[in-house]
Amino acid sequence: MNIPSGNALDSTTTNNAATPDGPSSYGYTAEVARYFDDHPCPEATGCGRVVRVDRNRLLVAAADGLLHLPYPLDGEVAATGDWVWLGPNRAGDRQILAVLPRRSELSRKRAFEDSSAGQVLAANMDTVGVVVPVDRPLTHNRLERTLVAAWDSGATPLVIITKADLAQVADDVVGKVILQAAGVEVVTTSAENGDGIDELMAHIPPGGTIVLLGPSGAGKSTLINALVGRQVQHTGPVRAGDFKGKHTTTSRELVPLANGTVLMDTPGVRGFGLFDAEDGMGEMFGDVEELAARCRFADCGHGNEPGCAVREAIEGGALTDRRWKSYLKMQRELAALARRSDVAAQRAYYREWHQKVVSVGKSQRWAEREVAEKQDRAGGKRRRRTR
Ligand SMILES: Nc1nc2c(ncn2[C@@H]2O[C@H](COP(=O)(O)OP(=O)(O)OP(=O)(O)O)[C@@H](O)[C@H]2O)c(=O)[nH]1
Ligand SMILES: [Zn+2]
Repeated sequence: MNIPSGNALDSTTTNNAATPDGPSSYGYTAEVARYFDDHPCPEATGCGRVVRVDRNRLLVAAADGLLHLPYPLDGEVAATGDWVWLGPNRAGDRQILAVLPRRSELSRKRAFEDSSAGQVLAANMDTVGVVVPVDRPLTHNRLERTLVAAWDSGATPLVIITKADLAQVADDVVGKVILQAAGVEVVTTSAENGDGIDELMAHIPPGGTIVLLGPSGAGKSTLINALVGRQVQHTGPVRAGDFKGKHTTTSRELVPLANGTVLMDTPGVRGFGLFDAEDGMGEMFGDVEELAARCRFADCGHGNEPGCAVREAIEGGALTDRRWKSYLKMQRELAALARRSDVAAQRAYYREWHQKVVSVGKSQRWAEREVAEKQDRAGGKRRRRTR
């Protein structure tokens, strides 16, 4: 049976998937619906998203609410954020029939093992927020390494500066962050006084999923609480399988926000970049660059050219399609950023963020800059996102 996408998430429900705990609260957008259409599962009666992975079971948002379901039968590994097809098993109980291919993933690559054997920590994030606090000096290369890990995941990185209310130490750090961020978008926030929170939300695509990475004490929990507000305490009743009588309370790792954004609060993922992204850009995608260098033509577009080592590697399974796409995405975005980062633009960019940070301080300077900023805004001179 085929599920018409977008309007009927589960044929067992006549209600149009409006359950607060249904997939539509967990990032099920029109785009995701198309993605399900592209990966049909004939036996499926509905779809869902993995909200949390437990030792024995998965918490899944289905059209009729949150369910505890066993792991997929065929041994497929599911991760928080996965999109799944649901349907009855032989006994008639609801079961995960298939896990859709991930469009992005963070995986912990194990030493001495094939990298494909890495443990997937989070799936299908749109934005990876790289959290940088201003209350400590930037560690050499850490930001770059974390950004590369973010690019490698297939999602789009966003640098989130935290604790900008500590203005006396902020200026220096923000300037360095902007330089190290190599043009990746930067937002400056303070959970303390609420500055920059709306702007941060505006950087996440509608219905998009964001995960935060950063060192201990960077302010991730505080930021999450600011984003979630009261909702973080909210936990709904959960049914085990289809046994409607069984109710348990649970915490979630995917947290739906009121505006449709999904926050991924996965403890195992938080410090991720710090342990896994030991290497710089070249190292991280070194294998891909090596492959590209082996193509017969130096200017190979990796399309239909004869002797294309990249295409061969993808077809032979040595290079995953997702990883190749991540690489292309990073190249594309960095190229676009390089185009706009002539010296003048860089200075303006720096000045704007510098001003922002100063403006969240509580000094006389703050008052003056705030006025200047407001005038700028009124003049329509604010930098606009280019995407
Ligand atoms: N001044 C100021 N302090 C903040 C802000 N955000 C967080 N802090 C403080 O920074 C400290 C660490 O914040 P957390 O949110 O616990 O940091 P974390 O990144 O979640 O840390 P881990 O849980 O160890 O990963 C706490 O003492 C917070 O009160 C902020 O916007 N301004
Ligand atoms: Zn090629």
